[in-house]
Amino acid sequence: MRGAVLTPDGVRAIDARLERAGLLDPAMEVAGEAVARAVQERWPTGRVVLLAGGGANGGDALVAARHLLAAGRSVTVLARPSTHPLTRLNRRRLRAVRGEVRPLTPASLNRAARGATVLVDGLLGTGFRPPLRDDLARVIGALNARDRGPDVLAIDLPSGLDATRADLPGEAVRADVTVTFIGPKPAQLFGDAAAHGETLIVTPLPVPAAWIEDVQVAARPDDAALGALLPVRTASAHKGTAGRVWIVGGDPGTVGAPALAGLGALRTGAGLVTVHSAADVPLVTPELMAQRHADLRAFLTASDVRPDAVALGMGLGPDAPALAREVLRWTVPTVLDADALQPELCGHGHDRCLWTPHPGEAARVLGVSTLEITRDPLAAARALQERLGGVVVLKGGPSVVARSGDLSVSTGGHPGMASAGMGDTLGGMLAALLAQGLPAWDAARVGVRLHARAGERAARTFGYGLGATDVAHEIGGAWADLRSAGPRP
Ligand SMILES: NC(=O)C1=CN([C@@H]2O[C@H](COP(=O)(O)OP(=O)(O)OC[C@H]3O[C@@H](n4cnc5c(N)ncnc54)[C@H](O)[C@@H]3O)[C@@H](O)[C@H]2O)[C@@H](O)CC1
Repeated sequence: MRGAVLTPDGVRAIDARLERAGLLDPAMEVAGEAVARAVQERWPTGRVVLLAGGGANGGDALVAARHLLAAGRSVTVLARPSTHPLTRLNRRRLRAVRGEVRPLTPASLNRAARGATVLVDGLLGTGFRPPLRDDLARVIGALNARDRGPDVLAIDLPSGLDATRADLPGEAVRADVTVTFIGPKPAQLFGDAAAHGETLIVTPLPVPAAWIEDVQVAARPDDAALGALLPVRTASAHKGTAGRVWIVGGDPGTVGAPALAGLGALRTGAGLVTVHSAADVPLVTPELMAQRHADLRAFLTASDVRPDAVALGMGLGPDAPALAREVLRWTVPTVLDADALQPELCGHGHDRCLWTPHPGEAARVLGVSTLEITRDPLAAARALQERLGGVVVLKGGPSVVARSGDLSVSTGGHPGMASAGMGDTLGGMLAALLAQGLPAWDAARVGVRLHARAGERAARTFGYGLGATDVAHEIGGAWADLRSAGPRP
Protein backbone atom coordinates (compact mmCIF):
# COMPACT_ATOMS: atom_id res chain seq x y z
CA MET A 1 0.00 0.00 0.00
CA ARG A 2 1.91 3.03 -1.24
CA GLY A 3 -0.17 5.55 0.64
CA ALA A 4 0.58 4.11 4.06
CA VAL A 5 1.62 6.35 6.95
CA LEU A 6 4.31 4.66 9.05
CA THR A 7 5.84 5.19 12.47
CA PRO A 8 9.29 3.99 13.61
CA ASP A 9 7.66 0.93 15.21
CA GLY A 10 6.22 0.00 11.81
CA VAL A 11 9.55 0.56 10.08
CA ARG A 12 11.28 -1.61 12.70
CA ALA A 13 8.72 -4.38 12.25
CA ILE A 14 9.22 -4.31 8.47
CA ASP A 15 13.00 -4.26 8.92
CA ALA A 16 12.81 -7.31 11.20
CA ARG A 17 10.79 -9.25 8.60
CA LEU A 18 13.16 -8.16 5.81
CA GLU A 19 16.12 -9.27 7.92
CA ARG A 20 14.58 -12.69 8.62
CA ALA A 21 13.97 -13.08 4.88
CA GLY A 22 17.56 -11.98 4.10
CA LEU A 23 16.17 -8.98 2.22
CA LEU A 24 17.38 -6.01 4.27
CA ASP A 25 20.50 -5.60 2.13
CA PRO A 26 18.50 -5.37 -1.16
CA ALA A 27 16.06 -2.94 0.51
CA MET A 28 18.92 -0.65 1.54
CA GLU A 29 20.30 -0.92 -1.99
CA VAL A 30 16.95 0.23 -3.45
CA ALA A 31 16.73 3.03 -0.87
CA GLY A 32 20.25 4.31 -1.60
CA GLU A 33 19.76 4.04 -5.34
CA ALA A 34 16.55 6.13 -5.08
CA VAL A 35 18.50 8.82 -3.23
CA ALA A 36 21.20 8.82 -5.93
CA ARG A 37 18.51 9.07 -8.60
CA ALA A 38 16.91 12.07 -6.89
CA VAL A 39 20.31 13.78 -6.72
CA GLN A 40 20.95 13.09 -10.41
CA GLU A 41 17.54 14.42 -11.41
CA ARG A 42 17.59 17.58 -9.32
CA TRP A 43 21.30 18.44 -9.14
CA PRO A 44 22.81 16.85 -12.28
CA THR A 45 26.21 18.57 -11.98
CA GLY A 46 28.64 19.58 -9.24
CA ARG A 47 30.05 17.90 -6.18
CA VAL A 48 27.84 15.93 -3.79
CA VAL A 49 28.60 15.77 -0.05
CA LEU A 50 27.02 12.83 1.76
CA LEU A 51 26.77 12.68 5.57
CA ALA A 52 26.44 9.15 6.93
CA GLY A 53 25.34 8.46 10.51
CA GLY A 54 25.98 5.24 12.39
CA GLY A 55 22.66 3.50 11.66
CA ALA A 56 20.84 2.23 8.57
CA ASN A 57 20.06 5.81 7.52
CA GLY A 58 23.83 6.26 7.15
CA GLY A 59 23.93 2.98 5.22
CA ASP A 60 21.47 4.42 2.69
CA ALA A 61 23.82 7.41 2.25
CA LEU A 62 26.81 5.11 1.62
CA VAL A 63 24.85 3.16 -1.01
CA ALA A 64 23.83 6.46 -2.65
CA ALA A 65 27.47 7.57 -2.69
CA ARG A 66 28.48 4.37 -4.51
CA HIS A 67 25.79 4.86 -7.17
CA LEU A 68 26.76 8.50 -7.65
CA LEU A 69 30.43 7.53 -8.02
CA ALA A 70 29.45 4.94 -10.60
CA ALA A 71 27.58 7.68 -12.49
CA GLY A 72 30.79 9.70 -12.59
CA ARG A 73 29.83 12.29 -9.97
CA SER A 74 32.34 13.97 -7.69
CA VAL A 75 31.51 12.70 -4.22
CA THR A 76 32.69 13.52 -0.68
CA VAL A 77 31.55 11.20 2.12
CA LEU A 78 31.75 12.22 5.78
CA ALA A 79 30.73 9.48 8.19
CA ARG A 80 30.30 8.78 11.87
CA PRO A 81 31.52 5.52 13.38
CA SER A 82 29.07 2.65 12.94
CA THR A 83 28.38 -0.70 14.49
CA HIS A 84 25.42 -1.46 12.16
CA PRO A 85 26.49 -4.52 10.10
CA LEU A 86 24.90 -3.38 6.81
CA THR A 87 26.22 0.14 7.16
CA ARG A 88 29.71 -1.25 7.78
CA LEU A 89 29.32 -3.58 4.78
CA ASN A 90 28.33 -0.64 2.56
CA ARG A 91 31.29 1.36 3.80
CA ARG A 92 33.56 -1.52 2.64
CA ARG A 93 31.70 -1.69 -0.69
CA LEU A 94 32.21 2.05 -1.18
CA ARG A 95 35.92 1.80 -0.39
CA ALA A 96 36.19 -1.13 -2.83
CA VAL A 97 35.17 1.22 -5.65
CA ARG A 98 37.66 3.84 -4.40
CA GLY A 99 35.18 5.92 -2.51
CA GLU A 100 36.90 7.79 0.28
CA VAL A 101 35.18 8.07 3.67
CA ARG A 102 36.34 10.80 6.11
CA PRO A 103 35.31 11.42 9.70
CA LEU A 104 32.38 13.82 10.19
CA THR A 105 32.92 16.86 12.42
CA PRO A 106 31.51 20.41 12.19
CA ALA A 107 34.90 21.51 10.78
CA SER A 108 35.10 18.73 8.14
CA LEU A 109 31.50 19.50 7.18
CA ASN A 110 32.21 23.21 6.70
CA ARG A 111 35.29 22.43 4.58
CA ALA A 112 33.50 19.87 2.40
CA ALA A 113 30.39 22.01 1.93
CA ARG A 114 32.38 24.87 0.36
CA GLY A 115 31.65 24.78 -3.37
CA ALA A 116 29.41 21.68 -3.15
CA THR A 117 26.08 21.55 -5.03
CA VAL A 118 24.09 19.44 -2.63
CA LEU A 119 24.45 17.99 0.86
CA VAL A 120 22.82 14.63 1.52
CA ASP A 121 21.69 14.18 5.13
CA GLY A 122 21.93 10.52 6.11
CA LEU A 123 22.67 11.16 9.79
CA LEU A 124 19.46 10.05 11.53
CA GLY A 125 16.23 8.52 10.28
CA THR A 126 13.47 6.68 12.05
CA GLY A 127 15.92 5.28 14.64
CA PHE A 128 16.47 8.69 16.28
CA ARG A 129 15.35 9.05 19.89
CA PRO A 130 15.37 12.60 21.29
CA PRO A 131 17.11 14.39 22.89
CA LEU A 132 19.80 14.85 20.28
CA ARG A 133 23.32 14.18 21.59
CA ASP A 134 25.56 17.29 21.70
CA ASP A 135 28.09 16.10 19.12
CA LEU A 136 25.38 15.59 16.48
CA ALA A 137 23.56 18.78 17.53
CA ARG A 138 26.77 20.66 16.68
CA VAL A 139 26.96 19.00 13.24
CA ILE A 140 23.29 19.78 12.50
CA GLY A 141 23.78 23.34 13.77
CA ALA A 142 26.72 23.78 11.37
CA LEU A 143 24.63 22.38 8.52
CA ASN A 144 21.68 24.72 9.19
CA ALA A 145 23.95 27.75 9.67
CA ARG A 146 24.90 27.59 5.99
CA ASP A 147 22.12 29.87 4.78
CA ARG A 148 23.71 30.45 1.37
CA GLY A 149 25.33 27.04 1.14
CA PRO A 150 24.37 24.03 -0.94
CA ASP A 151 20.84 22.63 -1.06
CA VAL A 152 20.05 19.79 1.33
CA LEU A 153 18.43 16.45 0.53
CA ALA A 154 17.37 14.42 3.57
CA ILE A 155 17.23 10.63 3.50
CA ASP A 156 13.94 9.28 4.89
CA LEU A 157 13.54 12.08 7.45
CA PRO A 158 15.43 15.33 8.15
CA SER A 159 17.84 14.44 10.96
CA GLY A 160 16.69 15.58 14.38
CA LEU A 161 12.96 15.12 13.71
CA ASP A 162 11.14 12.57 15.81
CA ALA A 163 9.22 10.67 13.13
CA THR A 164 6.13 10.35 15.33
CA ARG A 165 5.77 14.02 16.31
CA ALA A 166 4.44 17.10 14.53
CA ASP A 167 6.42 19.48 16.75
CA LEU A 168 10.17 19.96 16.89
CA PRO A 169 12.08 18.10 19.61
CA GLY A 170 15.13 20.41 19.08
CA GLU A 171 17.59 21.31 16.33
CA ALA A 172 16.67 19.50 13.10
CA VAL A 173 18.06 19.63 9.58
CA ARG A 174 16.25 22.03 7.22
CA ALA A 175 15.93 20.08 3.99
CA ASP A 176 14.88 21.24 0.53
CA VAL A 177 13.91 17.72 -0.50
CA THR A 178 13.31 14.53 1.48
CA VAL A 179 13.33 11.08 -0.11
CA THR A 180 11.29 8.97 2.25
CA PHE A 181 10.73 5.23 2.06
CA ILE A 182 7.46 3.30 1.73
CA GLY A 183 5.27 6.10 3.08
CA PRO A 184 5.43 9.38 4.98
CA LYS A 185 5.91 9.45 8.72
CA PRO A 186 3.59 11.66 10.87
CA ALA A 187 6.38 14.26 11.21
CA GLN A 188 6.29 14.68 7.43
CA LEU A 189 2.57 15.39 7.28
CA PHE A 190 1.76 17.67 10.20
CA GLY A 191 2.82 20.87 11.92
CA ASP A 192 6.21 22.53 12.23
CA ALA A 193 8.04 19.25 11.66
CA ALA A 194 6.56 18.86 8.16
CA ALA A 195 7.95 22.27 7.20
CA HIS A 196 11.49 20.91 7.72
CA GLY A 197 11.49 18.90 4.50
CA GLU A 198 9.86 21.06 1.86
CA THR A 199 9.46 18.59 -1.00
CA LEU A 200 8.63 15.00 -0.17
CA ILE A 201 9.41 12.18 -2.57
CA VAL A 202 7.82 8.91 -1.45
CA THR A 203 9.81 5.92 -2.70
CA PRO A 204 8.52 2.35 -2.58
CA LEU A 205 10.82 -0.40 -1.34
CA PRO A 206 10.60 -4.08 -2.30
CA VAL A 207 8.34 -4.98 0.63
CA PRO A 208 5.13 -7.08 0.35
CA ALA A 209 2.03 -4.84 0.54
CA ALA A 210 0.57 -7.06 3.27
CA TRP A 211 3.55 -6.37 5.57
CA ILE A 212 2.95 -2.64 5.15
CA GLU A 213 -0.79 -2.92 5.77
CA ASP A 214 -0.04 -4.88 8.94
CA VAL A 215 1.89 -1.99 10.47
CA GLN A 216 0.60 1.22 8.89
CA VAL A 217 -0.91 3.70 11.38
CA ALA A 218 -3.06 5.40 8.74
CA ALA A 219 -3.93 5.04 5.07
CA ARG A 220 -3.49 7.80 2.53
CA PRO A 221 -5.82 6.84 -0.33
CA ASP A 222 -5.06 8.43 -3.68
CA ASP A 223 -7.48 10.50 -5.76
CA ALA A 224 -8.36 7.58 -8.01
CA ALA A 225 -9.46 5.44 -5.07
CA LEU A 226 -11.46 8.32 -3.60
CA GLY A 227 -12.99 9.35 -6.92
CA ALA A 228 -14.39 5.83 -7.28
CA LEU A 229 -16.45 6.43 -4.10
CA LEU A 230 -18.32 9.43 -5.50
CA PRO A 231 -22.03 8.78 -6.07
CA VAL A 232 -23.32 8.38 -9.62
CA ARG A 233 -26.70 9.85 -10.48
CA THR A 234 -29.02 7.91 -12.76
CA ALA A 235 -30.73 9.65 -15.71
CA SER A 236 -34.11 9.16 -14.05
CA ALA A 237 -33.10 10.94 -10.83
CA HIS A 238 -35.26 13.81 -9.58
CA LYS A 239 -34.79 16.29 -6.77
CA GLY A 240 -36.57 14.04 -4.30
CA THR A 241 -34.24 11.11 -4.97
CA ALA A 242 -31.00 13.10 -5.22
CA GLY A 243 -30.78 13.61 -1.47
CA ARG A 244 -32.78 15.82 0.91
CA VAL A 245 -30.50 17.69 3.28
CA TRP A 246 -31.46 19.77 6.28
CA ILE A 247 -29.04 22.30 7.64
CA VAL A 248 -29.80 23.20 11.26
CA GLY A 249 -27.80 26.29 12.12
CA GLY A 250 -27.60 30.04 12.43
CA ASP A 251 -28.29 32.43 15.25
CA PRO A 252 -28.52 36.23 15.11
CA GLY A 253 -24.99 37.34 14.08
CA THR A 254 -23.95 33.97 12.64
CA VAL A 255 -26.44 33.48 9.82
CA GLY A 256 -23.81 33.14 7.08
CA ALA A 257 -22.61 29.78 8.44
CA PRO A 258 -25.72 27.70 7.57
CA ALA A 259 -26.01 29.50 4.22
CA LEU A 260 -22.45 28.39 3.39
CA ALA A 261 -23.24 24.85 4.51
CA GLY A 262 -26.30 24.89 2.25
CA LEU A 263 -24.23 26.08 -0.69
CA GLY A 264 -21.73 23.27 -0.07
CA ALA A 265 -24.58 20.73 -0.01
CA LEU A 266 -26.10 22.03 -3.25
CA ARG A 267 -22.81 22.00 -5.15
CA THR A 268 -22.19 18.45 -3.91
CA GLY A 269 -25.36 17.30 -5.57
CA ALA A 270 -28.08 17.36 -2.90
CA GLY A 271 -31.49 17.60 -4.58
CA LEU A 272 -33.30 19.60 -1.90
CA VAL A 273 -31.54 21.68 0.73
CA THR A 274 -33.47 23.35 3.54
CA VAL A 275 -31.91 25.59 6.17
CA HIS A 276 -33.76 25.50 9.51
CA SER A 277 -32.77 28.39 11.71
CA ALA A 278 -33.87 30.51 14.64
CA ALA A 279 -32.67 33.55 12.69
CA ASP A 280 -33.28 34.99 9.23
CA VAL A 281 -30.77 33.35 6.91
CA PRO A 282 -29.85 35.56 3.91
CA LEU A 283 -30.99 34.07 0.63
CA VAL A 284 -27.68 34.63 -1.15
CA THR A 285 -28.28 31.26 -2.79
CA PRO A 286 -31.93 31.32 -3.90
CA GLU A 287 -31.92 27.57 -4.56
CA LEU A 288 -31.80 27.04 -0.78
CA MET A 289 -35.03 26.90 1.15
CA ALA A 290 -34.72 28.91 4.35
CA GLN A 291 -37.18 28.29 7.19
CA ARG A 292 -37.10 30.49 10.27
CA HIS A 293 -38.51 28.99 13.44
CA ALA A 294 -39.48 31.05 16.48
CA ASP A 295 -38.85 27.91 18.55
CA LEU A 296 -36.41 25.72 16.65
CA ARG A 297 -36.34 23.04 19.33
CA ALA A 298 -40.14 22.73 19.34
CA PHE A 299 -40.07 22.40 15.56
CA LEU A 300 -37.45 19.64 15.66
CA THR A 301 -39.30 17.82 18.45
CA ALA A 302 -42.62 17.95 16.65
CA SER A 303 -41.39 17.24 13.13
CA ASP A 304 -42.28 13.82 11.77
CA VAL A 305 -40.57 14.55 8.43
CA ARG A 306 -37.11 12.98 8.15
CA PRO A 307 -34.52 14.26 5.67
CA ASP A 308 -31.93 11.90 4.17
CA ALA A 309 -29.18 13.69 6.09
CA VAL A 310 -28.71 16.58 8.51
CA ALA A 311 -25.82 18.99 9.07
CA LEU A 312 -26.16 20.62 12.48
CA GLY A 313 -24.21 23.17 14.45
CA MET A 314 -23.00 25.84 12.01
CA GLY A 315 -23.48 29.17 13.80
CA LEU A 316 -26.14 27.52 15.94
CA GLY A 317 -25.13 29.08 19.26
CA PRO A 318 -25.41 27.78 22.84
CA ASP A 319 -28.57 25.72 22.25
CA ALA A 320 -26.68 23.45 19.86
CA PRO A 321 -26.26 20.44 22.22
CA ALA A 322 -29.97 20.38 23.13
CA LEU A 323 -31.00 20.71 19.48
CA ALA A 324 -28.47 18.04 18.51
CA ARG A 325 -30.01 15.60 20.99
CA GLU A 326 -33.40 16.01 19.32
CA VAL A 327 -31.95 15.30 15.88
CA LEU A 328 -29.75 12.43 17.07
CA ARG A 329 -32.90 10.60 18.18
CA TRP A 330 -33.90 10.31 14.51
CA THR A 331 -30.76 8.23 13.76
CA VAL A 332 -30.57 9.66 10.24
CA PRO A 333 -27.03 10.31 8.91
CA THR A 334 -25.93 13.49 10.71
CA VAL A 335 -22.94 15.81 10.45
CA LEU A 336 -22.19 17.52 13.78
CA ASP A 337 -20.09 20.64 13.41
CA ALA A 338 -19.05 23.84 15.19
CA ASP A 339 -21.33 24.61 18.17
CA ALA A 340 -22.52 20.99 18.28
CA LEU A 341 -19.01 19.80 19.09
CA GLN A 342 -19.38 19.77 22.87
CA PRO A 343 -18.20 17.22 25.44
CA GLU A 344 -21.76 16.85 26.72
CA LEU A 345 -22.74 15.14 23.47
CA CYS A 346 -20.24 12.31 24.02
CA GLY A 347 -22.24 9.09 24.24
CA HIS A 348 -25.29 10.58 22.49
CA GLY A 349 -24.19 9.83 18.93
CA HIS A 350 -24.90 6.83 16.73
CA ASP A 351 -23.06 4.94 13.99
CA ARG A 352 -24.27 7.27 11.24
CA CYS A 353 -22.80 10.38 12.89
CA LEU A 354 -19.96 12.29 11.33
CA TRP A 355 -18.24 14.73 13.72
CA THR A 356 -16.09 17.48 12.18
CA PRO A 357 -13.96 19.32 14.79
CA HIS A 358 -11.05 21.65 14.05
CA PRO A 359 -8.19 21.42 16.60
CA GLY A 360 -9.78 24.00 18.95
CA GLU A 361 -13.09 22.14 19.01
CA ALA A 362 -11.27 18.83 19.36
CA ALA A 363 -9.43 20.20 22.40
CA ARG A 364 -12.77 21.29 23.90
CA VAL A 365 -14.31 17.84 23.41
CA LEU A 366 -11.31 16.02 24.87
CA GLY A 367 -10.62 18.55 27.62
CA VAL A 368 -6.99 19.07 26.59
CA SER A 369 -4.99 21.97 25.11
CA THR A 370 -5.05 22.68 21.36
CA LEU A 371 -1.29 22.03 21.38
CA GLU A 372 -1.92 18.47 22.51
CA ILE A 373 -4.19 18.00 19.49
CA THR A 374 -1.80 19.49 16.93
CA ARG A 375 1.27 17.71 18.35
CA ASP A 376 -0.17 14.32 17.41
CA PRO A 377 -3.26 14.64 15.18
CA LEU A 378 -3.43 10.88 14.55
CA ALA A 379 -3.67 10.09 18.26
CA ALA A 380 -6.12 12.96 18.75
CA ALA A 381 -8.40 11.72 15.95
CA ARG A 382 -8.33 8.23 17.46
CA ALA A 383 -9.20 9.58 20.92
CA LEU A 384 -12.03 11.72 19.53
CA GLN A 385 -13.53 8.77 17.71
CA GLU A 386 -13.40 6.64 20.85
CA ARG A 387 -15.17 9.44 22.77
CA LEU A 388 -17.75 10.44 20.14
CA GLY A 389 -18.29 7.22 18.15
CA GLY A 390 -19.25 7.14 14.47
CA VAL A 391 -16.75 8.81 12.15
CA VAL A 392 -14.59 11.82 13.04
CA VAL A 393 -12.94 14.29 10.69
CA LEU A 394 -10.20 16.17 12.54
CA LYS A 395 -9.81 19.15 10.23
CA GLY A 396 -6.44 20.63 9.43
CA GLY A 397 -3.75 20.61 6.80
CA PRO A 398 -3.88 17.62 6.38
CA SER A 399 -7.16 16.34 7.85
CA VAL A 400 -7.48 12.98 9.61
CA VAL A 401 -10.57 10.78 9.25
CA ALA A 402 -11.16 8.19 11.97
CA ARG A 403 -13.58 5.33 12.47
CA SER A 404 -13.28 2.52 14.97
CA GLY A 405 -9.87 0.91 14.35
CA ASP A 406 -9.10 2.87 11.17
CA LEU A 407 -7.39 6.16 10.30
CA SER A 408 -7.07 7.86 6.94
CA VAL A 409 -5.07 11.00 6.15
CA SER A 410 -6.14 13.46 3.49
CA THR A 411 -3.39 15.72 2.16
CA GLY A 412 -3.67 18.60 -0.31
CA GLY A 413 -5.73 21.76 -0.18
CA HIS A 414 -4.24 25.25 0.02
CA PRO A 415 -3.08 27.47 2.92
CA GLY A 416 -5.54 30.14 1.72
CA MET A 417 -8.32 27.83 2.93
CA ALA A 418 -7.57 28.90 6.50
CA SER A 419 -10.52 31.32 6.55
CA ALA A 420 -13.87 31.55 8.31
CA GLY A 421 -16.73 29.64 6.71
CA MET A 422 -14.56 27.00 5.06
CA GLY A 423 -15.61 24.33 7.58
CA ASP A 424 -19.31 25.26 7.19
CA THR A 425 -19.13 24.51 3.47
CA LEU A 426 -17.39 21.22 4.18
CA GLY A 427 -20.13 20.26 6.65
CA GLY A 428 -22.78 20.81 3.99
CA MET A 429 -20.78 18.85 1.44
CA LEU A 430 -20.49 15.90 3.80
CA ALA A 431 -24.23 15.97 4.50
CA ALA A 432 -24.93 15.92 0.74
CA LEU A 433 -22.74 12.83 0.31
CA LEU A 434 -24.47 11.12 3.24
CA ALA A 435 -27.86 12.02 1.76
CA GLN A 436 -26.84 10.36 -1.50
CA GLY A 437 -26.26 7.10 0.33
CA LEU A 438 -22.55 7.07 1.10
CA PRO A 439 -21.57 5.46 4.42
CA ALA A 440 -20.07 8.01 6.83
CA TRP A 441 -16.52 6.62 6.43
CA ASP A 442 -16.62 6.98 2.62
CA ALA A 443 -18.42 10.33 2.73
CA ALA A 444 -15.78 11.70 5.09
CA ARG A 445 -12.77 10.48 3.11
CA VAL A 446 -14.01 11.57 -0.30
CA GLY A 447 -15.71 14.74 0.99
CA VAL A 448 -12.59 16.06 2.70
CA ARG A 449 -10.50 15.44 -0.40
CA LEU A 450 -13.15 16.97 -2.68
CA HIS A 451 -13.14 20.11 -0.53
CA ALA A 452 -9.33 20.26 -0.55
CA ARG A 453 -9.22 19.76 -4.32
CA ALA A 454 -11.80 22.54 -4.79
CA GLY A 455 -9.52 24.75 -2.68
CA GLU A 456 -6.54 23.92 -4.89
CA ARG A 457 -8.56 24.93 -7.94
CA ALA A 458 -9.89 28.14 -6.32
CA ALA A 459 -6.31 29.13 -5.42
CA ARG A 460 -5.45 29.18 -9.12
CA THR A 461 -8.08 31.89 -9.65
CA PHE A 462 -8.02 33.81 -6.38
CA GLY A 463 -4.47 33.19 -5.18
CA TYR A 464 -3.83 33.55 -1.49
CA GLY A 465 -7.05 34.83 0.08
CA LEU A 466 -9.75 32.23 -0.43
CA GLY A 467 -13.37 32.56 0.64
CA ALA A 468 -15.64 29.61 1.33
CA THR A 469 -17.89 30.56 -1.61
CA ASP A 470 -14.86 30.64 -3.98
CA VAL A 471 -14.13 27.06 -2.94
CA ALA A 472 -17.78 25.98 -3.18
CA HIS A 473 -17.93 27.13 -6.81
CA GLU A 474 -15.01 24.82 -7.66
CA ILE A 475 -16.65 21.68 -6.26
CA GLY A 476 -17.92 20.62 -9.70
CA GLY A 477 -14.43 20.87 -11.21
CA ALA A 478 -12.91 19.06 -8.24
CA TRP A 479 -15.51 16.31 -8.66
CA ALA A 480 -14.44 15.85 -12.30
CA ASP A 481 -10.76 15.82 -11.24
CA LEU A 482 -11.30 13.01 -8.73
CA ARG A 483 -13.42 11.04 -11.16
CA SER A 484 -10.75 11.20 -13.87
CA ALA A 485 -7.73 10.70 -11.56
CA GLY A 486 -5.40 7.81 -12.25
CA PRO A 487 -3.64 5.82 -9.54
CA ARG A 488 -0.79 7.62 -7.75
CA PRO A 489 2.44 7.15 -9.75
N1 LIG B 1 11.98 -0.51 6.29
C1 LIG B 1 12.49 0.63 5.87
O1 LIG B 1 11.74 1.59 5.70
C2 LIG B 1 13.95 0.73 5.63
C3 LIG B 1 14.66 1.75 6.22
N2 LIG B 1 15.95 2.02 5.92
C4 LIG B 1 16.66 3.10 6.65
O2 LIG B 1 16.85 2.76 7.98
C5 LIG B 1 16.63 3.90 8.80
C6 LIG B 1 16.43 3.46 10.21
O3 LIG B 1 17.67 2.92 10.59
P1 LIG B 1 18.10 2.65 12.09
O4 LIG B 1 17.00 1.99 12.81
O5 LIG B 1 19.42 2.00 12.05
O6 LIG B 1 18.18 4.10 12.71
P2 LIG B 1 18.84 5.46 12.22
O7 LIG B 1 19.91 5.26 11.24
O8 LIG B 1 17.73 6.36 11.88
O9 LIG B 1 19.41 5.97 13.60
C7 LIG B 1 20.26 5.15 14.38
C8 LIG B 1 21.50 5.92 14.69
O10 LIG B 1 21.17 7.12 15.35
C9 LIG B 1 21.87 7.23 16.55
N3 LIG B 1 21.02 7.94 17.51
C10 LIG B 1 19.82 7.55 17.99
N4 LIG B 1 19.33 8.47 18.86
C11 LIG B 1 20.26 9.47 18.91
C12 LIG B 1 20.34 10.68 19.66
N5 LIG B 1 19.40 11.05 20.54
N6 LIG B 1 21.41 11.49 19.46
C13 LIG B 1 22.36 11.13 18.59
N7 LIG B 1 22.37 9.98 17.89
C14 LIG B 1 21.32 9.15 18.06
C15 LIG B 1 22.17 5.82 16.97
O11 LIG B 1 23.31 5.79 17.80
C16 LIG B 1 22.42 5.15 15.60
O12 LIG B 1 23.74 5.37 15.17
C17 LIG B 1 15.47 4.58 8.11
O13 LIG B 1 15.31 5.91 8.48
C18 LIG B 1 15.91 4.42 6.65
O14 LIG B 1 16.76 5.48 6.28
C19 LIG B 1 16.59 1.42 4.75
O15 LIG B 1 17.92 1.18 4.95
C20 LIG B 1 15.94 0.14 4.26
C21 LIG B 1 14.61 -0.28 4.78
